[in-house]
Amino acid sequence: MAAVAAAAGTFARRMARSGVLFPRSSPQVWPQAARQPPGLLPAQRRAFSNNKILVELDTSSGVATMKFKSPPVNSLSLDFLTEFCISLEKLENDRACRGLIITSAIPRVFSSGLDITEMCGKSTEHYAEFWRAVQEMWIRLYGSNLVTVAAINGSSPAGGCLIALSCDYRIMVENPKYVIGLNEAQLGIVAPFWFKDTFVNAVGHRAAERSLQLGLLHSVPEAHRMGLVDEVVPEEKLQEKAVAVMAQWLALPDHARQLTKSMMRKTFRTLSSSHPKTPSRSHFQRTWRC
Ligand SMILES: CCCCCCCCCCC/C=C/C(=O)SCCNC(=O)CCNC(=O)[C@H](O)C(C)(C)COP(=O)(O)OP(=O)(O)OC[C@H]1O[C@@H](n2cnc3c(N)ncnc32)[C@H](O)[C@@H]1OP(=O)(O)O
Repeated sequence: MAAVAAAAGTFARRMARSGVLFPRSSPQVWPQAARQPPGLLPAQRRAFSNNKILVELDTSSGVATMKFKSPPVNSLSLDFLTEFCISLEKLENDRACRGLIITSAIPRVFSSGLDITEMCGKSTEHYAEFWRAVQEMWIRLYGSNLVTVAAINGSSPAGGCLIALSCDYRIMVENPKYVIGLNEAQLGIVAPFWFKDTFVNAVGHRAAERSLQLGLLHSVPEAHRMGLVDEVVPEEKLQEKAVAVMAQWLALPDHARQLTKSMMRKTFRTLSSSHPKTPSRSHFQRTWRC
């Protein structure tokens, strides 16, 4: 328990060093239109970057694009998760930002999911901090007030699929090599209940039951048929489609859309108000045999 508390403190300190407020307990309501401070020349584009993620915000449309750029496969390491939360928080605190498109700058992979090397041969404190960061990523993205669109331009297993599922809309590139799903059972592990719930919310109980028990990674057409992704496009149309979908969602008044989203996703507060028990060191060791 002390280790969990220490890890929570460490993660909070990482976030605090970035200048980001942490944690935010209740959803914020943003103005309906992107606004510029009076008297300033409008800067059309703002960008910030770290070694894992690149973010570009178009202040005229209010749409930011977040690109994962962590070779080789955008695995979700502690550093990646921390940078993700910092970047998302920065955008949420930026009054010019109303929507976020998440995509990958790495060819053929959206995200390979949790970084397996973070779950082997580390201290109890590290596991606790890592697990806390995984939960925080999901809480922040699933509960975000921004319109979130996943532009999935590569394979997206396990934690990568969770990121896509946490968005409001998923568009995937049609490519016979790409797969998406929660394959934890294939790895001999169990997707946590909040992974499972997010999956069920997208595809329904029966499809989720089969897919999760078999740890299936679905082809793009199959993922589309079952509702795991909302739309499928050729690679060269992905950006255009994501922008068009975003425009459709941003045409609504922010407050009505945000409150509706918050109502639909209210169960996430159960996790955000009481982080579930962090898996123990022995649990990780048994699971990954390390
Ligand atoms: C109550 C709670 C109980 C808790 C129990 C503990 C466990 C909790 C965790 C539960 C939830 C888990 C969620 C996860 O996300 S687990 C991770 C699952 N991910 C995968 O299974 C993906 C595996 N990777 C792939 O399928 C392919 O790599 C991919 C399709 C993504 C890309 O294929 P490609 O052919 O392009 O690349 P390679 O396979 O050659 O890989 C390149 C290098 O990248 C390394 N790699 C791949 N995936 C990962 C990863 N997830 N973490 C770290 N590293 C990864 C791979 O080893 C290659 O490295 P080398 O070049 O050094 O060999």
